Amino acid sequence: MEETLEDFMEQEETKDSDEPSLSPYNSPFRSTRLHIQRSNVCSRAYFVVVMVFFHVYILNVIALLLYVHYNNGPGDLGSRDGAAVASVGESRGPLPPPAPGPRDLPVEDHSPSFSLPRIEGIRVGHVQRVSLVPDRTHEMKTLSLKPLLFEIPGFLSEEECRVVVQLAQLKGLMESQAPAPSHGQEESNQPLLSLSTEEVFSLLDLNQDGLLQKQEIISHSHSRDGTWLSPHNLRQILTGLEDCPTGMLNLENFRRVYDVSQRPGKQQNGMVRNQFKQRSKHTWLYQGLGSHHVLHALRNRVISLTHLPSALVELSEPLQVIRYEHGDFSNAHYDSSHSHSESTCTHTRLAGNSSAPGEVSCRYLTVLFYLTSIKEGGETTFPVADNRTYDEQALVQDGVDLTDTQETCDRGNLRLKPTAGTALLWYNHLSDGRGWMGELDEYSLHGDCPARHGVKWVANSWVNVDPDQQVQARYQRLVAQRHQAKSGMEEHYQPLSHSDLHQDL
Ligand SMILES: O=C(O)CCC(=O)C(=O)O
Ligand SMILES: [Fe+2]
Repeated sequence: MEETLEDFMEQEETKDSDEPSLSPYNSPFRSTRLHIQRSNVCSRAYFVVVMVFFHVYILNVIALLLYVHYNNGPGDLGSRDGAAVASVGESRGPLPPPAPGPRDLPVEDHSPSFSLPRIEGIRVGHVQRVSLVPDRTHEMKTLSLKPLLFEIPGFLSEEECRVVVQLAQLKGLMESQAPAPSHGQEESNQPLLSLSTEEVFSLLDLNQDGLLQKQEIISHSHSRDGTWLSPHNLRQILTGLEDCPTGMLNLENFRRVYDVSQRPGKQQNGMVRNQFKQRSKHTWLYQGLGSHHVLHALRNRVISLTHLPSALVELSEPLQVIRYEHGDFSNAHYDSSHSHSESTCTHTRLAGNSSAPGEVSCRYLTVLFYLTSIKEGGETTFPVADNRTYDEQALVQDGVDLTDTQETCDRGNLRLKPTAGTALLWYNHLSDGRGWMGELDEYSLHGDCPARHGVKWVANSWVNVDPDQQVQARYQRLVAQRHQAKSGMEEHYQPLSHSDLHQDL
């Protein structure tokens, strides 16, 4: 039977009245005593309630801490003394199973709410500590915010640099893009494709209004895909356009100007201008299962550094290794492309719009490894890094073309000297504001200055992302299906060759 508080109080009062009073002031104190008794009972109940609340509170705090811990995942950047620390270790064996948490984008699951991780730059000069390999941390310094660019010294050991260079040599290197004439050799000054002047005019005339505006000419010049228009051609055409009273070129004017731009231009020092945008040799190294452990380890390190889902990094292009001999260079360019509805990304074209006429590189970020140090020249230049505004026209005004690294390397805003083992990481795209890849970051324009003393070796690790999240998801599903079909068919597991998916590489 349950005893109510009132019953209890009544009993207490009865007990009190039976007891002889010890005090002469019995009656005046009676009510006070009763009050004390009531208050004792209340205190006990109050204590129980407080304790219950206290425990619930403690449990809530513990639950909250566990939630925060597991949601950040062991590899996420966490703050320590103002420094962010990534703690995913490196494995030399096969890829460890991906850790659970939102970092991972399982091949089957592509919820539209998934966000692409992006490292915070904080401010130029800010240093964060990152854990990429067991037993040591690396420092990652913010070099610019536009583009978001970081430097990580010692990303590779000397031995690792040597191994990558040797693997590239064993594989064999090919000319990059177009064979460039060596110094002193007569340059052909022909576009890579043999196009008539009318065809060039039509290609440049983006809005097809029969007139060339300055903007139309400039917008053709800075993409790797449009390598046929050299800085020299560009400057000549722009000079012709500026001389034209209307500030525009019709086909007739253009014919005259283009003819002039096609003639070999002699520089003041008597050296012929090199119209090619790039001169170097390169090769591709597969980094998946079965590849050399150093290549495999490097890819895992990129996953740790970028916090991107391993599936995304694993399905990206292989490592590109480039060798620059004396005088080799690459003009300023973007590693990725503006997204257009008419073009599909090269890496997802299996899953993309097959009727799209164009195909472009879609590279969310670049991790560039310096494999050798170079005494003179060979710097990577970001001509407009952290400019207050980006003005394409300013790049080619007053006879100065900042995209022409052979001529104007020393004028760029940011120049980085190759040091063996150092890695640079930059984002080629902005965020779309919803956690996915947005517009091309025009400040990511970069090139490399001619190597002056010594041979320069670098490697590019590009992470491919389709600006259309659904297409990226479809692509990854498709790859997973092919992969399953393949492993079902074969007795022994054969890793899906990257060239199955990237026939152009
Ligand atoms: O070699 C460098 O410094 C830059 C290389 C580069 O930008 C590229 O290969 O896309
Ligand atoms: Fe590049």
